[in-house]
Amino acid sequence: MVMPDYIKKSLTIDCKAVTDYIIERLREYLEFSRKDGGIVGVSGGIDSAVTATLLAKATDNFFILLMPSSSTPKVDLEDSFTIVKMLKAENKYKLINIDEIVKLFGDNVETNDKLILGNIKARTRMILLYAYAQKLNYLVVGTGDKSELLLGYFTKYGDGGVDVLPIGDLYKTQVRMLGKCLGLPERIVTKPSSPALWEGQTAEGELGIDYETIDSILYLRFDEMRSENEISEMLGLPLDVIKRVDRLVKTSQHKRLPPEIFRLSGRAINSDWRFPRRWA
Ligand SMILES: Nc1ncnc2c1ncn2[C@@H]1O[C@H](COP(=O)(O)OP(=O)(O)OC[C@H]2O[C@@H]([n+]3cccc(C(=O)O)c3)[C@H](O)[C@@H]2O)[C@@H](O)[C@H]1O
Ligand SMILES: Nc1ncnc2c1ncn2[C@@H]1O[C@H](COP(=O)(O)OP(=O)(O)OP(=O)(O)O)[C@@H](O)[C@H]1O
Ligand SMILES: [Mg+2]
Repeated sequence: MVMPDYIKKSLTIDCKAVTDYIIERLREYLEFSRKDGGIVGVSGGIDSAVTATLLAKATDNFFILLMPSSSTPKVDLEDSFTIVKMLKAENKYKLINIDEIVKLFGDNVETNDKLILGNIKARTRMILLYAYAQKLNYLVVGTGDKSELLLGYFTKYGDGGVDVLPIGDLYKTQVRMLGKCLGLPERIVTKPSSPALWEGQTAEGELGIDYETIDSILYLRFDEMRSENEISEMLGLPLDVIKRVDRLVKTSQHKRLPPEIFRLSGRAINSDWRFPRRWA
């Protein structure tokens, strides 16, 4: 589906204002957390390209990990190197092939299941990012966007295991817009999203819905609080499709929250006890 003009208008961003805001918040967050900088995994996809570019604008203290596996398309690694060059990060990156590590995990789990192995890939990357972050006294900067976060389209404690999510309030279609404004290469801006956890995997293929449709539904449902029936009529889509998106958002809530703690005392420690950030 092509996104209707009225939704496109609502989702149009002021690139400069958004860029300035995220840069400011990143700097502020680094200061409050008393960390010297940030580390990010760059895959060749739009989310990590935009996130790395914003991080590099926020601070000179950034580091990039390129962590290809056998299911990483060759163009993705090429595009990752383009980002490294673009950000003048020739001395601030490391290339680590994760196949050996993933194989060891897979052998010990005794599985060939592509989803289980795919999630192991995402979690292996998370472990490497955290190890480097600690070595450098940096934060792990996540790349999740609003569409993926709402749908739960990420690996829990894998690419979802991060310290801060600078583009987490931008829908996928808005991230592409921002990438274009930031002057990222056309091939990265227009590349179909893919976790690349197995060969041939694409986000839209696995989800069964394209991102223009997903973002239209998410916007109407969760920003405008429209009913499923209303959205189905407005977009001319079967009610089933709206319900599927709604279900994905609801069933993935556990991925967006800290783990449930069964309350025995007066207050729940992970929700009621919030310190001002400067104490943390
Ligand atoms: N109600 C509940 N309360 C608490 N925990 C719950 C739960 N239901 C499941 N869980 C836990 O969650 C686990 C399932 O979640 P998870 O391990 O994430 O696995 P799952 O959601 O099955 O798979 C991850 C999905 O994200 C996609 N992905 C992954 C990585 C990157 C990207 C990308 O866009 O780049 C996309 C991937 O293609 C796949 O479709 C269960 O095994 C269980 O441990
Ligand atoms: N080969 C890789 N090397 C380094 N980091 C990776 C690699 N593959 C995935 N990641 C990390 O996992 C994140 C999640 O992947 P995801 O596919 O959602 O993002 P993306 O590739 O940047 O953009 P898109 O969602 O459009 O494909 C990436 O943004 C990146 O931080
Ligand atoms: Mg990707």
